[in-house]
Amino acid sequence: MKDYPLLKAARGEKTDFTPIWIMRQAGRYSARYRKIREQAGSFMDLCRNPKLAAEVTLIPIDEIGVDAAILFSDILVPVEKMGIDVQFVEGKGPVLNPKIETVDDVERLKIPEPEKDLPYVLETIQIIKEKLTDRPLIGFSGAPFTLASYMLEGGSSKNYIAAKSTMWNNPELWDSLMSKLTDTVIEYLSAQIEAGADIVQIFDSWMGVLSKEDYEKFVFPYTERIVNELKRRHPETPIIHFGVNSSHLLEVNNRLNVDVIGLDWKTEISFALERIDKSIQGNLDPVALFADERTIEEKVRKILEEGLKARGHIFNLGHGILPQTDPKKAKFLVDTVHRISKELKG
Ligand SMILES: Cc1c2[nH]c(c1CCC(=O)O)Cc1[nH]c(c(CCC(=O)O)c1C)Cc1[nH]c(c(CCC(=O)O)c1C)Cc1[nH]c(c(C)c1CCC(=O)O)C2
Repeated sequence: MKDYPLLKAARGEKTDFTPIWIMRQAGRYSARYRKIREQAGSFMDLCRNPKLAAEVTLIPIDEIGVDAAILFSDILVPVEKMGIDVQFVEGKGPVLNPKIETVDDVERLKIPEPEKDLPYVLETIQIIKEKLTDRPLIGFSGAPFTLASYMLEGGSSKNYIAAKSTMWNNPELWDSLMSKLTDTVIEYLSAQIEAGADIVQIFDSWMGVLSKEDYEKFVFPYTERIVNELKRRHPETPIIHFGVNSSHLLEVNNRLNVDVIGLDWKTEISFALERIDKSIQGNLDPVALFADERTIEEKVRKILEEGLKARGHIFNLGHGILPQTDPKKAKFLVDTVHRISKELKG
């Protein structure tokens, strides 16, 4: 088994320092990213270009010194291969066409075969793995609920009216869509692991919009099936589960056979540790990177001290790094996490 600190922390083994990576670490805050993104054409073109996607994946290793790379792609990349057009519209986010409205629409959706339909993702992983020899690579997928919400709403949403009403009013449509997404995610993450991903993160970013009761009934069983099947096929590969605004779901998600639970910045670590016994990931407010260095240091120290009480701790922001962030502050964060955690553990 590989002993990179980030994998050890995921498994709950002792490390000399707290490993850190940052959600959206290869994103628009980096000038190098913006330049390559311009060369590539659209954002989806960049996701489909293994050479450039691999190059972008490795930027934050070099630029800010994080302890893992995360595959450069998007949760909507496999959705496109299910048969739905996905465009990223400036200032609006993703736009999906056509929306899913009927059982027939779901019938028409394909379960992508990664080797055949998403070869560029697997090729990107292979290129990264040739170059990245001293740190792990994180693979990822959206979870069925978050993907279903984009497919039913046709894009980002504020109130999730289409997603929730389908869930309540049309159980047949809901189950067929969620089941197809579940199979899609299992095959997609398995293929990423087989291509070389050392650990995977399941993004159920928007699960927190559901009540505990609805989450348990309409969403949890599908995610549980994904996790159990991945653990059956790839028992050595740690799994991280993450969503924002979901502290009311911690007890439920603790029943998943995952290794790590990601926390957003509003969830106090002590609150989480009363409810879960997994390793934790998080959870600095992304906006804290706009504070002065002394404030960042104070916040980091507090999170690291609390994190020592967890089975294992991977430092991260509580959600993605914002495009306006100064890359120097991101580097300062990584250095500060390394320095203070060594001091606390030393
Ligand atoms: C919900 C979600 C999406 N995508 C993703 C999620 C789950 C994480 C979360 O909760 O934020 C996941 C994602 N998206 C991206 C990654 C790459 C890896 C990483 O660096 O973390 C990952 C892991 C790149 C990206 N995904 C996107 C960008 C920006 C695209 C650009 O270059 O213009 C990047 C770097 C686009 C994206 N992709 C998505 C949205 C809503 C947007 C638009 C956001 C915006 O325009 O501000 C869907």
